Amino acid sequence: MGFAWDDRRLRRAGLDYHEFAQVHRHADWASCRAFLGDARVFAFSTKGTQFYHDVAYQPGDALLFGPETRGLPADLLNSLPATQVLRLPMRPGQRSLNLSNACAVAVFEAWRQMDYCGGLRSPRGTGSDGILW
Ligand SMILES: C[S@@+](CC[C@H](N)C(=O)[O-])C[C@H]1O[C@@H](n2cnc3c(N)ncnc32)[C@H](O)[C@@H]1O
Repeated sequence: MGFAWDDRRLRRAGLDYHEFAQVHRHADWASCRAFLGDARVFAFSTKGTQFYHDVAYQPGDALLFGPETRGLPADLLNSLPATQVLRLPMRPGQRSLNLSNACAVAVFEAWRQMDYCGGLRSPRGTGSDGILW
């Protein structure tokens, strides 16, 4: 994960949102990949050659991010098709976003493409339950 995995720190990072997340911890990438089954894996890396917003995301896709200090290892990146190693645009001279910002940008793009499935409708929405499906 790239950060300390103890109850106190995990609780603080999740604040009031723990009940909405399912967290699975794997011993290594191989066991995580096996757990994901047939899911397409998109790795986010400054070394990616494809922009993240040019991908058509599908339900079940997995988005993979590297640790704050060193990013994802080269052997893992090389094991994926180049079309599944994605880059977020950066301004000239700036290396990378921090991990939480990179995750937020990527997840919101995938969610946007799914019409914010499961999210609240806009204030102009007319749904009776206020939920998009
Ligand atoms: C602080 S960055 C790691 C920086 C590391 N020195 C590198 O070059 O990959 C933490 C993680 O956020 C994601 N990330 C940050 N900026 C990114 C970008 N411009 N394109 C793709 N992924 C990015 C990647 O998953 C990265 O491993």
